[in-house]
Order: sequence, then structure tokens, then C-alpha cells
Amino acid sequence: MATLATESLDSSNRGAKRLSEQEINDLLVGLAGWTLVTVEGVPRVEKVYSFKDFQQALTFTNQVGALAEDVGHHPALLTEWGKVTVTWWSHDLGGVQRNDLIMAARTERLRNG
Ligand SMILES: C[C@H](O)[C@H](O)[C@H]1CNC2=NC(N)=NC(=O)C2=N1
Repeated sequence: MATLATESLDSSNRGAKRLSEQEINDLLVGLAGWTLVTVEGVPRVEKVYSFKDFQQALTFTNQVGALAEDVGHHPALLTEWGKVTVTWWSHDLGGVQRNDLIMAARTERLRNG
């Protein structure tokens, strides 16, 4: 979903709207491989990326980390040999807001240009 990736993030974190599961799933339609997961009652959007070895996984991890630092919004990142699990949600909000889908779309762009 190229347009989602190019949207500006809503900086009014406090006033952000927590999306419903339906709204999240509707936005995930354009994000191949991303799923809605709920951990400790908190919805998140998640994708597992595959790589040929640990070094490639680590490089991608750092690229996602740079995206996060650029905007001050951060994912959970699990880096393993050949795999990186990226999970976006809004900790302060206790759920998923549109910013998290924007960041998922920007994460996709790292792999798909
Ligand atoms: C103080 C700091 O800006 C806040 O804790 C930011 C940092 N990055 C964040 N990232 C995410 N995903 N959710 C947050 O609520 C959040 N808050």
C-alpha cells in the first residue's frame, strides 16, 4: 500500500484513535504477510521476514530501527538467524493506531523498494 507508507504520522499521540480489529484488518489487506496479533490483550500488527543468514537479518533490523528513530515510534524487533519478526503497536495507547500501519507500510518498503 504505497500511499499508506507516504502518509505523515499523526503526532498527537494522546488524541490518537485506537483502531478496531475490523479497521486494522481492512488496512492489512494491502500489506502482504502482515497479521493482527493480540498479546496480553493488546492488538498489534506483525510480520516475519526471512533472510539467508543472521547478518542479513541484522542489517534489516537496523534499517527498521532507523525508520523508528526517524519518527520516534518504535516496533518490537526479534532478530534470529534468517528471520526478523517486526511488531508495531502504540504502547502509550495500548493498541494499534494508523501510525502503526504507516510504519508497517514503511517497513515493507525497505524490502520492496
Ligand atoms: C518517550 C517516548 O517518546 C515515548 O515512549 C514513545 C517512544 N516510542 C514509542 N513507540 C511506540 N510504538 N509506542 C509508543 O507509545 C512510543 N512512545
